[in-house]
Amino acid sequence: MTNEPSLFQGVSFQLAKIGIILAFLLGLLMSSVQLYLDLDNQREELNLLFSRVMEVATPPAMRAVHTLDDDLSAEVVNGLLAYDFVIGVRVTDELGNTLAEGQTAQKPSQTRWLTSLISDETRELYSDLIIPGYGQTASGGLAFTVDMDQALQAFYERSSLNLITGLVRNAMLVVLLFFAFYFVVAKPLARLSREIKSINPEEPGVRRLTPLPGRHDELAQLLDSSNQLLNAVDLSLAKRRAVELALRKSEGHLRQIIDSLPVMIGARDIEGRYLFANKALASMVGRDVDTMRGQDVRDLFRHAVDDVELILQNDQRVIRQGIDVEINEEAFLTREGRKLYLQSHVMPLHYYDQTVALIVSVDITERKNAQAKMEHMAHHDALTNLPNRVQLVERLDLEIRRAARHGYCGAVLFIDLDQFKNINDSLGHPVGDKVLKEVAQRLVSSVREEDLVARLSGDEFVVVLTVLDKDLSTAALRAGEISEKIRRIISRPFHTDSLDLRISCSVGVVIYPDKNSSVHELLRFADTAMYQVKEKGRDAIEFFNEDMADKVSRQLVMEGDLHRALEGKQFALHYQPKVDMGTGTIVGAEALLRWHHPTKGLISPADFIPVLETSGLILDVGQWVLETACDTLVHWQAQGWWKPGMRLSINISPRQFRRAAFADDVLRTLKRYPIPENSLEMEVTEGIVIQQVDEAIVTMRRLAEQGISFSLDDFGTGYSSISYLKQLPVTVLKIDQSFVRDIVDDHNDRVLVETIITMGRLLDLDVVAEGVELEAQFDILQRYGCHYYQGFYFSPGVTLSAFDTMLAEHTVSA
Ligand SMILES: Nc1nc2c(ncn2[C@@H]2O[C@@H]3COP(=O)(O)O[C@H]4[C@@H](O)[C@H](n5cnc6c(=O)[nH]c(N)nc65)O[C@@H]4COP(=O)(O)O[C@H]3[C@H]2O)c(=O)[nH]1
Repeated sequence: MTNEPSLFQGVSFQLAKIGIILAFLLGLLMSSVQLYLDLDNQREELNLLFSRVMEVATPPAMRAVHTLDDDLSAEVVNGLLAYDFVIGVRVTDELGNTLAEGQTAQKPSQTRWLTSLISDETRELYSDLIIPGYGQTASGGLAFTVDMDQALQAFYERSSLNLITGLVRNAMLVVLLFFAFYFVVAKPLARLSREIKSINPEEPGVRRLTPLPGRHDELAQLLDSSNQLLNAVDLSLAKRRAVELALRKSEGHLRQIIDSLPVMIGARDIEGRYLFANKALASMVGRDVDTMRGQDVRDLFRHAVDDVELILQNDQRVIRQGIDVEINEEAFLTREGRKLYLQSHVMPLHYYDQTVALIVSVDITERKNAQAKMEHMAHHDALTNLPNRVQLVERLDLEIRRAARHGYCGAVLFIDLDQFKNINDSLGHPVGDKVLKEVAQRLVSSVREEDLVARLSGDEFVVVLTVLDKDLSTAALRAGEISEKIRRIISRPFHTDSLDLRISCSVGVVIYPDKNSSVHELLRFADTAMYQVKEKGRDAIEFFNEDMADKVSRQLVMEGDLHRALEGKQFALHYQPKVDMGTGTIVGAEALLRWHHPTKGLISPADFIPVLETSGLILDVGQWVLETACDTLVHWQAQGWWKPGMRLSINISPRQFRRAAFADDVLRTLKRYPIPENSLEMEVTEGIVIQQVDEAIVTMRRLAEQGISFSLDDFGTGYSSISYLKQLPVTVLKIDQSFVRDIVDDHNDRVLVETIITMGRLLDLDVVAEGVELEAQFDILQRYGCHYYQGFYFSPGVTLSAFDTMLAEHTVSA
């Protein structure tokens, strides 16, 4: 910023200076011309003067010459010397002799140097003296010398006066001009400059330049224009501020939005430097938003990603080729050492004067972890963390193919804990779970790492022994040894909080690869072998053999046939009456499934129900049984044979009952059939309810609310305990026919049956005895106070038409 100029720097002084120089030069020029002209005039005037002086002096001089009068001559000389400028005079006769002469000294003068420049210093004048009447011959002569400096004195005086007055005039003019300029231009200009200087450029509209009153000149115009300019600038500044404010606001909003987004947003230039980053991105790399600008991705990500150069290459590709790049997954290590997984979209962005890479990243860690967890859960058993059936099938499939390719044998061990239910029932599920976990650990520790231990369900485990031997019998031998080792390890006592438990296991073994058997076939073979152990009395090892293979293949064939049975209407329901022991009246019936095989004839439910169970077909067939039973009930009521209090029971299999939608499906079906109230009963085995008592109670209660009653089938064969029996909404206990069969001869069975009947009474439950074939059996049961019975003694299960007849007759006789 320049300071205010001093008086000598001011425009007025500058102008005055220029004025003086110009006036001086101009004065000099004008004076020179004037002097020159004056000098010319002066010369002419001097010539004239000298002529006149000569004319005046000539007559006396002639007289003096004529008379040769010396005195007169001297008078003439003296007369001429009286002139200032005459410094020498001489009068001569006709012979040239001096009659008189005189001289004066040159006066001292300061202008002599000047005179010598413009003229001769002295000038000689001479005139012949011719006396009239004496011819033309001169009688003498008059001469005088002029001092030109003296002659020019008047000229000098006049000229110097002119020069001085000219200079004074010019000087005065300059001074006046100086003041005029100062007041008219310089002062207002200085004020203008001061006022302009005092204007705040941020607020140009606050102050205005003071106008010059009464003036309409250029300066006033300049002030006016300046004020107008200030107004315009102020207005445009205000507009700009408003726009900036709006911009800042919208930028702030945008920033807020970008910062509040759960995604990470950032932009990098081609060198990998951050131009901006939102909050999520900054906090991920442990910075704040402001310090992210200018950070190099190499510095930020060096320890966070595997290959930071890859990120740069990607950016460069996006920027140079103008393409979008999707990075589905990239791992990132935070400063705290947390591993994140990001999914990023990199796209080109025109940012000011360059193209940069805009990166939008989503944290997919949770999704990825959830996926991994789900994957783990899908392949692992939640309780023991062992691989589950899904993983077993996948791995076993791989193992079988590998074994076939490399020509070696492995083995599949199907392990089922013996009477594990007892532990669950008597000691509770937490203890049962502990045992299962311990079993899992023992199994894992008793095989090699490359072997596989999986939990199928409940108390079923499978061990795959890989790479046993190239020779089948050696492999079998080794599989037997390992199985034996497992059996022994499992049978070691389990230490729980209060007691030591012992549990045995049944192991079924199958060697693979075997005749191109699939995974499912192999598992089924091992399962079959394991069942063989169970049938023989548990706690042993059994190898799958040809007989078992036959049984399995028969089952497979049956499964195929059963698939077609429902469509082929090969199923039918038979009905076995339930009879009141006291009155002998029919109080209901049990619906029994029959399968009329097109070639093999009638097949026993005992044979095909397990196949329906394992294949899952029981769900469709069970639904068919329910619908057919409902049809029958509607039919009997329509015939008037069905009396209040009578019940038709259907058997419900474990797989049917455990389905989550079981109750819903049943209730939906019942809505379609107008069956008599409280006429339907469901027979469930203890095994069904005992495994998941709480869920079973919920299902049973929902159905009981809709008038369906429940009977516990095969009662006495399981682990019936009064405690859970009290909780279950069961109204009937059915004594298993195996106890009834020997009731006459076997004291133990009699005691058991009597206990069941007493238990039923105490719990206010009806007791039905199954499989009553003989009068003796009937009598004993009647004596013990059993309420109802079923059995060949009264009638086996019969067709619907046969039962119709029975009901009709019964109704008539009643
Ligand atoms: N020795 C002898 N046997 C008698 C006597 N009275 C009845 N039985 C037979 O004993 C079985 C009684 O049925 P369960 O215990 O529920 O046992 C049934 C039941 O568990 C199952 N079952 C039958 N029908 C169905 C069904 O519709 N669904 C389901 N899930 N299972 C069914 O098949 C099992 C066998 O059924 P069935 O072969 O019909 O055999 C029936 C019946 O015919 C008798 O005095 N002496």
